[in-house]
Amino acid sequence: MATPEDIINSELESPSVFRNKGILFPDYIPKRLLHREDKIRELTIAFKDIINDPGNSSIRVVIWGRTGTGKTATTKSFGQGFKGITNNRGIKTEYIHINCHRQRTLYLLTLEIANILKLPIPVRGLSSQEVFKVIHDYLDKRNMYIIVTLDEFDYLVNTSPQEDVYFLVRLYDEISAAVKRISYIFVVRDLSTINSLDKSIKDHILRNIIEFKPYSSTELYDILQDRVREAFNENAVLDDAVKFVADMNGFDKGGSGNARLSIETLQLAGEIADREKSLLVTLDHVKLANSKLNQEASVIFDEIGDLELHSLLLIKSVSNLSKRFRDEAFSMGKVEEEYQQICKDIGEEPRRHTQVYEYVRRLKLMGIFNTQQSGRGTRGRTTLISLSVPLSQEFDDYITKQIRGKLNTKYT
Ligand SMILES: Nc1ncnc2c1ncn2[C@@H]1O[C@H](COP(=O)(O)OP(=O)(O)OP(=O)(O)O)[C@@H](O)[C@H]1O
Repeated sequence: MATPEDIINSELESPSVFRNKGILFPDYIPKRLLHREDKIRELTIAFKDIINDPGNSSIRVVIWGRTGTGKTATTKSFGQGFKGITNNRGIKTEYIHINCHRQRTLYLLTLEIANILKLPIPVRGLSSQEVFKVIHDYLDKRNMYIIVTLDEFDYLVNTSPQEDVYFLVRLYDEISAAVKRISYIFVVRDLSTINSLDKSIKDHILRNIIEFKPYSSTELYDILQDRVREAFNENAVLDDAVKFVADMNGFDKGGSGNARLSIETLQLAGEIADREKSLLVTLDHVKLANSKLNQEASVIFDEIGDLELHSLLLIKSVSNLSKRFRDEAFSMGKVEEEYQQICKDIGEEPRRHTQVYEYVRRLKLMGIFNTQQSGRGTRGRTTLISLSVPLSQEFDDYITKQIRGKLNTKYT
């Protein structure tokens, strides 16, 4: 009988389809960004004045597009490339990429900028505005420029006080500076986030807008093949397997156009092949990987098709809140508030509280909502509601489509 050590050794020695799996991980930035060359060009044109006329203006660009369309990868690649080239031309530039979901407040993101610049900031006592001033003085002293990307800017807009967003965006109205050293790239999933801002803020950012469209199947095919060459052994992935993933996800073929999901499917297919001790990743492996990734969602999708309008509106409410706040669970009160707002927007009479509670209970029984009691806080216990499937653009689109369908049949 084999000992655990024997089993471990034999598994460790068994061959793998992967040459370098890390190349498939979500934070890996590939050397080339196929089908985003024009976006890098557009960004260069927008930021050209940092080289041609440094300090004269603070440049602002908004990038928007669905999840997995390469916004993060492209801004990071552009930023690093632009920094290298400007520095070679004798203009000191730093690129700073901030994820607003990770650095959740103006204060935290300001500290992060200081941190990346290796600028010591006293732990206590300074406001965000003061830290910004310290940063600016430091840049002045070194005759330096920074491009700050605020990734997932939607999150900051939806969770921070308007005056914080206002301060960031209208920086040069708030701090006086002869030379403008800070420029921004705002990355959002949804342009309506920016449109929801106060006009005075909006006008400051909406001049340069770059849209990242979801990828088509041929674009995804090229992107995937490029990764396959580096991540897998030569000829380990069959061409029709790659084609299948590209077709499933291509926007033109009804998919979400999401490169991350496509790469994840290939990675899982490779892991399945390894488990089966297969030296090839075949069509069956990608099909299995694809259905595993979609399984949970598809069961729920089926059930949702049968729901009546107000249950759908409640799902939409939780989905909206999850998108806006990136949190998972929301109090009954908050969900009801969002639900009432949606009802108002579409001219529907909202159901009463007891009825809403009943819908929530049923959605929970169907496995669409999870509910739990909050801990005992100052305001007492409340029911927290979350979606039981990971929130995706497809899910949200599907709910919206179902709601539209119900409204159409109701009024025709
Ligand atoms: N054109 C491309 N070429 C190669 N890889 C790409 C390309 N576009 C996206 N990817 C890869 O797909 C994954 C998702 O891309 P990225 O994180 O940049 O998307 P995103 O638009 O920022 O998504 P989110 O809105 O969810 O943050 C990453 O692994 C990235 O390297």
